[in-house]
Amino acid sequence: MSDTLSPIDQAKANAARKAVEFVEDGMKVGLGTGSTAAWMVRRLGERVREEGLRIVAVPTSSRTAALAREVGITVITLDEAKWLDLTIDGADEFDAEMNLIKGGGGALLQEKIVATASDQMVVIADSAKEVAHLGAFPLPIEVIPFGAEVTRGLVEELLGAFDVMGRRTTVRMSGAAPFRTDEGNLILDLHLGRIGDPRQLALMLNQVPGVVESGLFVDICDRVVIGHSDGRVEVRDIHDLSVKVMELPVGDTTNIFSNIGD
Ligand SMILES: O=C[C@H](O)[C@H](O)[C@H](O)COP(=O)(O)O
Repeated sequence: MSDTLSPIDQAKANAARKAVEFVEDGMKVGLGTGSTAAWMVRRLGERVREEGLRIVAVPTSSRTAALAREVGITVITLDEAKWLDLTIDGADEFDAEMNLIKGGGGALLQEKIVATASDQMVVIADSAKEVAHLGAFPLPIEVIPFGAEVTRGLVEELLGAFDVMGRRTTVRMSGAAPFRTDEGNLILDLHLGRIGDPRQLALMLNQVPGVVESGLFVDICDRVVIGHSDGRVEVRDIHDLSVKVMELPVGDTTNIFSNIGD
């Protein structure tokens, strides 16, 4: 790895490198979008070129598709793939339950479709992305351009009744013009501060006409690979988290497992 990388890029690259180890010959792989995912795509390309790894991949944005082709990965559509073995993607925030905020790069819609159509979603992130509560990073939602100001008003009204600290929304810009997603839609960024109940908020936002999808990913991520700037890489699995939850003492649990093996 180059010495000229910033600590944060080093952390992202380390996480990406580790996650690419999970890719096996013959797999159909979803490729995320963003700066961390770009490290992953480049590393996967190396494995294809140098080890002869045979995979096909479904990118989550035009940017990722271009990069994947450039590094020698065979790109197919999601409909051609039908289902994926594994998707590896970045995130803007993740919490202890592996709920995510995504969409900082505006690719949340394709990312959510692709991750949902995968046996496993692995998130790669530098350690700064871990939070106790989601929401410090503005939550992106994708809205169709028709009636976008009305949709925005409905979303703000909804937020007023919800368990969030803020309710300010901004239309994402790209220079002087509104940012457009690959589908030609707009992104509203919701400045919430702290999201008390991500699951409920995700459900409510999807009820607003005009909202195509939110960047809240709940119950989608299976594993998080966290890169630290000192070179350490940590892998957390959702199944290990479930075990931890089961171990929490509730009332008298003295012999909860006492029958096992009797
Ligand atoms: O739309 C973009 C994606 O959700 C990205 O995966 C997310 O914004 C993280 O990007 P980065 O790895 O550049 O921090």
